[in-house]
Amino acid sequence: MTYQELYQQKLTSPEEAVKVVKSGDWVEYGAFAGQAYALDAALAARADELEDVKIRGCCTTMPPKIIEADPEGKHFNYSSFHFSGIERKLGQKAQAFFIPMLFHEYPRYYRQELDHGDVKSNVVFIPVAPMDAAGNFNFGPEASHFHAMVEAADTVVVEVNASMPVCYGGYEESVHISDVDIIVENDRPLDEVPPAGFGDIDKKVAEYVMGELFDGACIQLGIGGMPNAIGKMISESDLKDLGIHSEMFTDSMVDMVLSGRVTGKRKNLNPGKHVYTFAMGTKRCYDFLDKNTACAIYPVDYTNDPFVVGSIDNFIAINNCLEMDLYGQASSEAAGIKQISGTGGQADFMLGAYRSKGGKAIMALSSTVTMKDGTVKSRIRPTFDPYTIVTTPRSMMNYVATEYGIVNLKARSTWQRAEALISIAHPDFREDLIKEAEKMNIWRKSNKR
Ligand SMILES: CC(=O)SCCNC(=O)CCNC(=O)[C@H](O)C(C)(C)COP(=O)(O)OP(=O)(O)OC[C@H]1O[C@@H](n2cnc3c(N)ncnc32)[C@H](O)[C@@H]1OP(=O)(O)O
Ligand SMILES: CCCC(=O)O
Repeated sequence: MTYQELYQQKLTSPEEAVKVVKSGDWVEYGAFAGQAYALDAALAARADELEDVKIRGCCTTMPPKIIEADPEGKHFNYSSFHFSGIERKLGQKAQAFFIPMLFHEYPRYYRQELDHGDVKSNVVFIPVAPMDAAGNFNFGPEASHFHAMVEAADTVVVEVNASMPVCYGGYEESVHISDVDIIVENDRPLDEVPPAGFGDIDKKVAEYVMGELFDGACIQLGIGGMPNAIGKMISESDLKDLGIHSEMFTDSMVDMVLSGRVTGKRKNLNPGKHVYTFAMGTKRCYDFLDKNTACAIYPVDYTNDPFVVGSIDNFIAINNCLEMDLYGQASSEAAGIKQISGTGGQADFMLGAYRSKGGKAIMALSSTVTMKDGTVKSRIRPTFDPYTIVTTPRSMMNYVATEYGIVNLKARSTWQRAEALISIAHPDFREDLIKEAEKMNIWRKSNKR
C-alpha cells in the first residue's frame, strides 16, 4: 500500500476520531501554539457521554473547548505542565491544575511509562504539517516532548494543518504514518503570540546584561519582557558570531539573526545551526523557521539537558524572575498560591550555563514591581512570603542583574549575597533590607551602609 493509500485509510472526521476516547482515559494535548483545535472541539461535544477524562496540556495558546463545555469539571479534568496566560486564568477558578516539572525531563515522564508507569497515556491529539513523500508528518515549531508522547500513547491521532510550518531538526521532529492510528484535517493559522513588551527600566537591566556578552557567545533567552529587551539590544549591538541554543525561538531571535549578530560559526556543538525546541511568536517568526535549514529543532531532553548545555563553551543563559530573596533564591513561576507560569527550562539552563566553559547564568529582574493597586514592591525581599514557590534554588544562582548593576552570587556566603543583592536593590528599599538582613543574622558589622 502507498503512503497516500494508507493516509486515506486512516483519514476520518474529528467527530469520528474522538470516539476513541473512553471514560477514565488520559488524553494528551499538544503544547504552545501546537494545538489540535478540531479534536478539542469534537471531544468537548462529547462532554455528556464521558466521565473522568483526564487531559494533559502545556502552555497552551488555545482556550480549551473541553473546559468551556464543562466549566465545573464534571466530565473532563485539565492539567498543564506550564501555565500560559490562558491556563493562569483557568487555574484561578480551579479549572486547570498545575503539574510541576523540570522541562528537560518532560519526555522521560512518558518514556518511563513504558518501564514502570510514571504517567499513563491512552490517547494523544497532536497537530502536524501535511505528510511528506516519505510518509512523515512534521510537528512544526513544537518538537519538545511530542515524539515521546507519541511513543507512549495507546492511540495516536494527528490533526493535519496545511498552515503548519515545516521545521527541520536534529531528530524527533516528526512522526511517521506507520506510527499514526487516526488522521483528521483542519487548516488554520498558528496562534500568534506577540513578544511581551518592555520599558525603560528593562532596557537599563538589559544594558548590564549586555556588558557580560562577548563575540562568539552562545545565547539562551528565556520567556518574558526582559529577555525580549535583551534580544532587541543584541540585534542593535556590534557583537559578532553569536550562537543560539535555546529552548524557545522568539521574534527577537529572528531580529538577532537577520541583523547579522548571530551566525553560529563559533559554536562547538551544532555549529552554524540555531537550535531550539519550540517557538512561540508571530507569523514572522513561524515563517522564518519554515524550511529554514539554518535552524534545527530538537526534543527538549536534548536542548535543555544541563549536560548538553554545559558542553557548549561560552554559554550565556538569560532568564527572568518575579522575586528574589536575600539568599539568592528565585521565585519565577507563582505569586503565593497563584500559579503564573512554571519552572519551564529555567533551572535547566541555570545549571547548564554554569557548567559551560566560559559560561554564565544570568537572572535579570527589575528592582521593583508596581502591583495592580498601585503599590510599589521591591522584587528583592528579605524572605519570601509563606507559600512562595522557589523556581531556582540559591545553590544554583549565578549572576543577578537589575537596573542598578549586576552581581555574582556563586560561592558567596549568606552575608556576601545579602550585601551584593542589597547593592542592586532599589535605593528606596535598601535601608529596610539591611535592617531585615541584620535580624536574619546575615549582615556583618563590616557590611557597607
Ligand atoms: C523559553 C525559555 O527559554 S524558558 C526558560 C525560562 N523559563 C522560565 O524562566 C520560566 C519562569 N519565568 C517566567 O515564566 C517569566 O519569565 C516571568 C513570569 C518571570 C516573567 O514573565 P513576563 O511575561 O515578563 O511577566 P509579567 O511581568 O507579564 O507578569 C506575569 C504575571 O505575574 C504578575 N507579577 C509579576 N511580578 C509579580 C510579583 N512580584 N508579585 C506578584 N505578581 C507578580 C503580573 O501581575 C502578571 O500577572 P497577570 O497576568 O495576572 O496580570
Ligand atoms: C515550558 C516552557 C516554557 C518555559 O520554559 O518558560
